[in-house]
Amino acid sequence: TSYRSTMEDPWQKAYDFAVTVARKAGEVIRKAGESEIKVSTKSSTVDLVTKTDERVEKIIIGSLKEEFGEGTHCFIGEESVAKGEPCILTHKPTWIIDPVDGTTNFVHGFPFVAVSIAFAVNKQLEFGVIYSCLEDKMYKARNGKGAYCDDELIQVSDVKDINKSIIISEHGTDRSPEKVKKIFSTMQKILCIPVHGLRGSGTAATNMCLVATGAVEAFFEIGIHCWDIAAGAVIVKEAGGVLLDVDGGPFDLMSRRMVSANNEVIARRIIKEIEIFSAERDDAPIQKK
Ligand SMILES: Nc1ncnc2c1ncn2[C@@H]1O[C@H](CO)[C@@H](O)[C@H]1OP(=O)(O)O
Ligand SMILES: [Mg+2]
Repeated sequence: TSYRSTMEDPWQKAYDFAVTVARKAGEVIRKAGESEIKVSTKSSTVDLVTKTDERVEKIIIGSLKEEFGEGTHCFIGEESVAKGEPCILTHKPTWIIDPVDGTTNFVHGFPFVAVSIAFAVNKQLEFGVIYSCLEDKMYKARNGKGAYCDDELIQVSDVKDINKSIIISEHGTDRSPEKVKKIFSTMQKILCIPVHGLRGSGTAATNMCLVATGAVEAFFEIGIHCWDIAAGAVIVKEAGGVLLDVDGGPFDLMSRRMVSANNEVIARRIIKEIEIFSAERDDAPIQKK
């Protein structure tokens, strides 16, 4: 089935609502950061989760269900998937949510924490909203309608020379020596191209906003999940950027691999250096998840 609305602009209301919900969620996170944070771990001792992650996801999904009904819309949320909910993108209208992107930052008081909310219909991303809640910056983009930060149009950098670029990547939560070795080997090769610098904010969502505003030229990572990058994908694309797979093929939201960049020249130059390692797809049949 194909989901279409007869209304002139079917998803405008959903988009506006997502912005309101993201702001509300960010306020909850900001307040929670002021008191003691109790930390638990998920897949490993460095994969952190807090009561705030779970609480904020419940607030977001609860608000969306109340507004749009439970039956017609689907929800993929980081903490719901961690509890065993499916992570499969169908043609139905689907919300893809990371309540607290940058949980490690949140726990440590490192000042980049984002709420990421994306919406897909017929497996196509329709809009994305990222609220960088400690900086109080609202990033948003709708398919075909441009990308904004606090209602100002944003655009990727026009740098085509890799030697004049700043590149972002992260280290992930997997500490197996062979993966860490590949991550650092890739970073070393990129640093020595040479580029102006390597950076990382600790949140994939914020990293993508940094590509979208032109503060950096590219962000790539293997191991991220669909909820880390779904909203950012729309924002980067609408800011004039490109999304590719780490092997140079088309971007696949569920593949846990992504290169986002200001243009294809920069993206393909980075791709030449990336040492790929395996990451199980987000939509792989459920076993341990
Ligand atoms: N296994 C993994 N490998 C790489 N990045 C991951 C990851 N799990 C989560 N991330 C996300 O990547 C960024 C840091 O590497 C964060 O946005 C983090 O999201 P999180 O804070 O919501 O867990
Ligand atoms: Mg995340």
